Amino acid sequence: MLAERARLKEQGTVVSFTNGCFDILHPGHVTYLQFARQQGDVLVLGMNSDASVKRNKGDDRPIVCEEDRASVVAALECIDYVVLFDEDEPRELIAELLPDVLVKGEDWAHYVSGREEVEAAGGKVVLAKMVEGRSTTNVIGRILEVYGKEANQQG
Ligand SMILES: Nc1ncnc2c1ncn2[C@@H]1O[C@H](COP(=O)(O)OP(=O)(O)OP(=O)(O)O)[C@@H](O)[C@H]1O
Ligand SMILES: O=P(O)(O)O[C@@H]1O[C@H]([C@H](O)CO)[C@@H](O)[C@H](O)[C@@H]1O
Repeated sequence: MLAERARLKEQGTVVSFTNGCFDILHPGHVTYLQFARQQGDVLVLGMNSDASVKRNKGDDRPIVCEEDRASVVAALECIDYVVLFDEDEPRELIAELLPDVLVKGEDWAHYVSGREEVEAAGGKVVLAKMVEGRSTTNVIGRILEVYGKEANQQG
């Protein structure tokens, strides 16, 4: 990816970057990723590894393994590259890639990992609006509501 980054820079391609777990994909993710792609010419997605998701979201997560999460998001037209990272946060990856634009959802307005590195290199941070009521937690909750009830009834 670093060699590709250098090639893109050589070409003057504006590289947008965002990151996340993207466990069970939902419309909020899609809107967000489309927005992130619109901030540049290509979009690099930094995706938390399974071990990183566990440390960030708890031992029961992720529901979907990293290979499957990566292949699902990679199929989105707005995604040009997917890079897995194993650390708790993407700061090291961002410091190496130095995207021109770092996009994060407004839910992270309080702390954008990699902000200092990107801004020091002349890039910018852009916050994406949240799509109301959409989250992986909500999807999991709905599944439990429907199938959890059936499981209890079967005893
Ligand atoms: N409803 C939403 N609208 C816009 N962006 C979103 C929405 N939900 C998540 N995102 C963004 O997608 C990225 C990945 O978030 P994540 O995979 O944690 O989704 P999530 O739905 O919040 O998951 P969970 O419910 O498990 O915390 C983050 O940058 C986050 O800002
Ligand atoms: O999918 P999430 O939990 O919204 O993504 C997290 O974003 C964190 C954010 O970049 C901190 O500024 C990051 O540290 C964490 O590793 C997840 O990617």
